[in-house]
Parts: sequence; C-alpha cells; structure tokens
Amino acid sequence: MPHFSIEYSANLDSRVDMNALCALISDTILETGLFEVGAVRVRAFRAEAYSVADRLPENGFIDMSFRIGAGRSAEEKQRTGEAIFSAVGAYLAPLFTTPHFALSLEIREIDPDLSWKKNAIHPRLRGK
Ligand SMILES: O=C(O)C/C(=C\C=C(/O)C(=O)O)C(=O)O
Repeated sequence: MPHFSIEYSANLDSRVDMNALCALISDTILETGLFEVGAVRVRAFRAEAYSVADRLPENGFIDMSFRIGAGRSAEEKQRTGEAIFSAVGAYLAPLFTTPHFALSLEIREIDPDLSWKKNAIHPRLRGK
C-alpha cells in the first residue's frame, strides 16, 4: 500500500480537523493519477509528548511521511510531493498566520525485496 502518515502535536486538536485533512490528502494522491484507489491509506497520529523549537506552548507541528512502491520517475515523485504539499499548505493556511507552526513532508520508496503485501480491496475496486 502507499502509506501516508501524519504526526501532529496534540495542541492542534482544536485547530485542525484531522479526518478532513486525511480525506484531502487521499483525494490529492488519487488526483495525481499515479496510485490505485484500493491501495491508498492515510492516517494521523497524535503526539501527546513533544518539544517544538523554543518550546512556546503554542508551537505546533505536522510532519507527513509518504511511503510508496518503487518504479515511479523522479518527476512523478516530485509532482506528487508538490501536489500534496500545496494542497495541505492551503488547507492549513490559518496556522501560518502566527509564527508557531511547522509543516514537513517526505516521500520514501519501499524496498520491493523487503516488503510484503496482500490486498482484498483491489479486486473489489479494479475495473470500476
Ligand atoms: O508497492 C507498494 O508497496 C505500494 C504501492 C501499492 C501497493 C498496493 O497496491 C497494495 O499494497 O495493494 C504503490 O502504488 O506505491
């Protein structure tokens, strides 16, 4: 599966709808045309313990990690990252109006020789 994980500081709970953010990211991934719908998984993890920058209590972060299968070109991976970072940045624009928030994204490739997968969703969605 292409795995998209979000880690976020708990102080964003009241400021970001994480389910809506996951849906936005899923839609954006699929809009690239590079990933199958049955393969995409997006989830968010809340960090209860964290220390950000100068430790002001209002400091917060979202760090995003996208693990994808090997085989896509550098241009395709770049385009995917740009699309996701742009969509998420726009969604989170209110958080950038004060100097207390940091956003990051990394795309990594999964080693095909060191990964295993079994997916019962593909047969249901392929060909639709
Ligand atoms: O190759 C991978 O592990 C990731 C991937 C697709 C995975 C599936 O289709 C699956 O687990 O069913 C990808 O498109 O990057």
